[in-house]
Amino acid sequence: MKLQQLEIADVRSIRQASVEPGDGLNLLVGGNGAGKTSVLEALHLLAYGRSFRGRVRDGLIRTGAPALQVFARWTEQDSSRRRQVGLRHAGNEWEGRLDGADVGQLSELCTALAAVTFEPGSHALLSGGGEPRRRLLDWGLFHVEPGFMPVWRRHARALKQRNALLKSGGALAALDAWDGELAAAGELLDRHRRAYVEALEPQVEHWAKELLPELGPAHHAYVPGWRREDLALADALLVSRERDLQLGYTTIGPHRADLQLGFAARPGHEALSRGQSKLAALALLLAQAEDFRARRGEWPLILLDDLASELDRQHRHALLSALVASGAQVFITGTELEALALDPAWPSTVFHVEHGLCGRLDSSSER
Ligand SMILES: Nc1ncnc2c1ncn2[C@@H]1O[C@H](COP(=O)(O)OP(=O)(O)OP(=O)(O)O)[C@@H](O)[C@H]1O
Repeated sequence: MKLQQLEIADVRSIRQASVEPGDGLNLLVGGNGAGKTSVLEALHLLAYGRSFRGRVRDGLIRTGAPALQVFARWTEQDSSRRRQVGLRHAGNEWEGRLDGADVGQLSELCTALAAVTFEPGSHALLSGGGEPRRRLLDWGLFHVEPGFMPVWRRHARALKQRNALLKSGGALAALDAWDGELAAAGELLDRHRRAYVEALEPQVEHWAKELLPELGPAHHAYVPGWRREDLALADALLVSRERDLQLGYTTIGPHRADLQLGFAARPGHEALSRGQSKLAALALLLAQAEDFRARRGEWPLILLDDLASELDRQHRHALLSALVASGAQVFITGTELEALALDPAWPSTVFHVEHGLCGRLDSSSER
């Protein structure tokens, strides 16, 4: 996926910006508060329908503007098909266009443009609760498994209905029916996720070795959210029904699933440092990006926010040389170009960001 044009209007301090990215590394450089992260946020919004810094209505729209607008254009690598997406978001309502036609659901835009984002909050992928890891798995499946979204929706609906019944102390017959539906959808969801985690194994090993060789071989495993080795989900739901009725929500199942990542040199519960957690999170994200490339024939966009303050020089160099070799299109923010310690041979385009304006400085061939 190689973005050729990005237009941003009224995102945080950006009144209007037009960016024509280069094919390799795109470096967004500028002082603190200049608006660099906002450019990545705008791209992330097109790819995920939300920001990585909170809800759209909590500050993403420039103060005083009625709505933000983002537009992106690119050419698909395998088919040479030209694609474009546009989004106007007013906080509570939005309008989206995909290839010139209106879309009814934000997820239609997100299917078209894929991006993997590494930002200061990404360490939560390793150090926080299971939700970001489930989201990571589901994002990958959403893009590489056409049949996944209906299963995900079916499961989410059944869980919502069962929880509503549990909360209201609902009729047992109705609970039986929703247990059946939740178990059927949950088993399917579990199967998709398990197969996906298994398929990711070589990529996780590869990126962990690339970024964290000092921790030894990486291993990861899918944790299903109930004792699947002992019980089918339908039986597990029945067993936990009494407790679920008391608590008013479903305590077991794929909505409690998790992904565990460990390293040979850190057995047991020895904690990773904060920097190692970030690198491990990055390894997971890039493993997913590489799996996307293997199945879809092109890389998603790689967005790396504030890279110089997230990774030390050695890890940064390892990451960037691997990304340059991969051929992915990468967007990196930083306060100083020198701090990124780029190799002059790497194809790169520099944009200077100032007061919410984004101007192209030069490309590596001109430097
Ligand atoms: N809703 C808003 N309307 C106008 N300006 C905003 C809004 N929200 C944030 N800002 C301003 O936009 C800028 C946000 O910029 P952003 O976080 O993208 O900067 P940055 O270049 O990544 O900075 P840093 O290097 O400090 O991380 C800040 O100056 C902030 O005060």
